[in-house]
Amino acid sequence: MSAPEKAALTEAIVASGLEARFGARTIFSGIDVNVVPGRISGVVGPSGSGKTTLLRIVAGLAKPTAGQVDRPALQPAGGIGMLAQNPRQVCNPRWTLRRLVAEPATIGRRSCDVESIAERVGLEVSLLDRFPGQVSDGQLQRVCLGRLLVQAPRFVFCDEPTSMLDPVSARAVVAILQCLVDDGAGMMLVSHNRRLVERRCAEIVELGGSRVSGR
Ligand SMILES: Nc1ncnc2c1ncn2[C@@H]1O[C@H](COP(=O)(O)OP(=O)(O)OP(=O)(O)O)[C@@H](O)[C@H]1O
Repeated sequence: MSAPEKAALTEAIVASGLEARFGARTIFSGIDVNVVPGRISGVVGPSGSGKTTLLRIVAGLAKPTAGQVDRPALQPAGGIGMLAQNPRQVCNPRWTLRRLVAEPATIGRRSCDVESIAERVGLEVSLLDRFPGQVSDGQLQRVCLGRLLVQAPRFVFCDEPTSMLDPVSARAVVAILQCLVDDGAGMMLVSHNRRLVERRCAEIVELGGSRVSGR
């Protein structure tokens, strides 16, 4: 490994020898993955192979039954951001879109220009005073992206972020995620869309099979 590669890993989440077992069932074992600033690590595999479980372990939301995850020191508020498959499961239905987008700034007691964030993610400003039940899945996923831009996390964990969206919305979501990465975030992306993963990811973990590649 070259010196710059070693330096990049000191800022990365480095997971090695991960195993997940539920009861007597081993879902995966011996998985190594790095989430490196400015790069996307992809996770692919058939349904039930453990992609979400791996994402949750690397994000620190679940513990592996073996192996370890080393993370750089992170600020609690800006450290880790998540983008879920179904935005309705993570957006408070009683909050306006404006409040949802601004929440990370509210928590951090800072101001944010919600309207310019909305424009950046392609969300019509006229929708900002609506509630989640009054907009489409694609519009609500853009709200979640807006929240991520406000939060500006160092690491972003995305679980099938485009699978509920039409192709136009999906392309828009991917473009904004790529902007976060270009701005220096490290990203882990779970997707059934192998083409997307092969095109965007520097490293790919294939579950239900073998480790694939690093570039
Ligand atoms: N808390 C749990 N207790 C028991 N089994 C679990 C638990 N969480 C996940 N599993 C099982 O582990 C396996 C992997 O689940 P996971 O959701 O990680 O797969 P996945 O690859 O993300 O699937 P999909 O592509 O369908 O979303 C599944 O068989 C699931 O039923």
